[in-house]
This record gives sequence, C-alpha cells and structure tokens, in this order.
Amino acid sequence: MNTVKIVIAGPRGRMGSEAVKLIEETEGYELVAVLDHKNGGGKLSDFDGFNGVSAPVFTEISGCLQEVKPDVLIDLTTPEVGMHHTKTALEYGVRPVVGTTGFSQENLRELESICHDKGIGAIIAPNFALGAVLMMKFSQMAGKFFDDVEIIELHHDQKLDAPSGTAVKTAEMIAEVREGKKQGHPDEKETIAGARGAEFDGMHIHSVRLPGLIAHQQVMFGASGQTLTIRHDSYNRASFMSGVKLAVDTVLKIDTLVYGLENIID
Ligand SMILES: NC(=O)C1=CN([C@@H]2O[C@H](COP(=O)(O)OP(=O)(O)OC[C@H]3O[C@@H](n4cnc5c(N)ncnc54)[C@H](O)[C@@H]3O)[C@@H](O)[C@H]2O)C=CC1
Ligand SMILES: O=C(O)C1=N[C@H](C(=O)O)C[C@H](O)C1
Repeated sequence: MNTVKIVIAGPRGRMGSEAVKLIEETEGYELVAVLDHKNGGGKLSDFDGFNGVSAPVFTEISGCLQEVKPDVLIDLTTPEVGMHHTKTALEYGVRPVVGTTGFSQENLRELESICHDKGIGAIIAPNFALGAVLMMKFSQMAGKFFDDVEIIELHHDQKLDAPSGTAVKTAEMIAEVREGKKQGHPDEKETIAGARGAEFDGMHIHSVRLPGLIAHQQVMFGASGQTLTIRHDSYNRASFMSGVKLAVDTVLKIDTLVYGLENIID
C-alpha cells in the first residue's frame, strides 16, 4: 500500500490538533506539511504540544502544495480560508477533505463544478462523527412522517458560525423529503427578535452557545399528541476522527464532490 501524503491546515486548532494525532498514529498516513498563520519555514514541533512532529510549516498554500506534493489536504480552519485552500488544492490536483463549516450554497456549487471539470474528488463533511451522521439520516427518515420540526444545536462558545454546519445540513436533508410548511401560528410575532430562531424552509433552527459544551444537536418532531426527539452528543473531538479517516480513504477513490458523510457510509 502506498503511503498517503497529507497536509493539515489549522493544525493547532481544536480539531486540527486531533487530526495531527490521527495522522501520526495511522499506519500508511504521513503528515508531510501543515499550513498555519505563523512559523513558516519552521517545524510543527517548534510549537508546544507537538513534540516529535517534524512536519514543515508553511503559511501559504500554493508554495506548500508545489513543494510537498500531497495526496490529500485536510482543512480545519475558517470558511473564507477553507474555501481558498479547497480551490487551490483542486487546482494542484490535491484531494480536499474539508471539515470547516460555514460554506455557502454558492461555495458548494463552485467547488462541485471545479471537481467535475477536473475529474477529481473532494469531501466536505459538516460533521465527521458517525453518530451525528446517523442522527441526520434518522431525522430525514422522520421528516417524511412529521412536517413540524425544530432543530436545536448546542456548541462551545468559541464557535464562529451559527447555525452550525450540521444543523444546516440536517435542515437541507429534511427539506428534501418534507412537505414545505411554515411552522407555528400563522399570526405569531416575535416580541424579542430572534426568539423563534433562524428559519430554513419553514423549519426553525436554534443555536445555543455555552462554555462546557462541545457539539450537540437535537431534532424535535411534533404531531398531535406526540413528539419524537433525535439527539446526538460529541463529548470530545476524538469522536470526529474515525469519520476523518473514512473521508481520507474515500476521497482517494472518487472523482466528484461529496457533501456529507451520509453519502459514503451506506
Ligand atoms: N466537520 C466536523 O466534524 C467538525 C468541524 N468543525 C469545524 O472545523 C473548523 C475548525 O474548528 P475548531 O478546530 O474548533 O476551530 P479552532 O479555532 O480551534 O481552529 C481553527 C484553526 O485554524 C487556524 N487558521 C485560521 N486561518 C488560517 C490560515 N490562513 N492558515 C492556517 N491556519 C489557519 C487557526 O489559527 C486555528 O488554529 C470550524 O469551521 C468548525 O466548525 C469542528 C468540529 C467538527
Ligand atoms: O465548531 C464545532 O465545534 C463543530 N462544528 C461542526 C458544525 O458546525 O456542525 C461540527 C460539530 O458540530 C462541531
């Protein structure tokens, strides 16, 4: 088996540092470089907490990809940076695995078209935790039978985007099967703006941010005399890593953009 050469963007972040561990611990994977804001020309081991990880640090993606010629780029940064990294990776024939959330529909369409034109695969996964992917799939199943749904996502208070990528993806998946319906009383009025949360195709999404939380979501369905609640909790970031590995192994074999791990776990 050939070694899979991997670059991680955002290696010192909450997710990036966990992904560094995954790559270091996985036989057949090699961390050939990282992309960071700082310490270009240095090594990841120059930073605290990365003893013995000798991957070179680059601050600019094009030079990095030209020099180290990786197979896969894992991006765990911010939406603007992630979009730039993903497009550049595809230009250089490097397959992106993107965990970064906050990409717009327009971003996704643009990336899909680049993948199509170049015949190269990419995976964008709003949530790598397999339990969360199942929670989204089960919610889609329930959405066939219940038109009334409220999505409540709960995250740590350092999260930049709201609603979460997982909540948006869940709403998109439910919208594929649900009869469009504007929920709540037709005459309802918010006496404090935002009280009913964000609206997506008539569904409502509520974003909770608190220290102490990691990543949680519950999807509540209601009908006469009954409710159904489907909930997933990530208690640490290791919970995302089996999905990152699945995405890395899969992206090497595909030639289109896959948005969401639910499309590759069947
Ligand atoms: N798909 C999934 O399962 C998950 C996705 N996420 C998403 O991953 C992203 C990162 O999340 P966290 O690790 O919690 O954030 P974080 O803030 O801890 O890490 C982001 C890292 O990106 C770095 N960064 C920013 N701009 C950069 C640039 N130009 N070049 C290189 N590095 C740069 C920052 O310095 C930081 O270390 C977010 O979009 C989050 O929503 C988070 C958890 C799970
Ligand atoms: O920022 C996070 O932490 C998470 N982001 C992803 C999202 O926006 O859905 C995935 C997970 O919920 C953790």
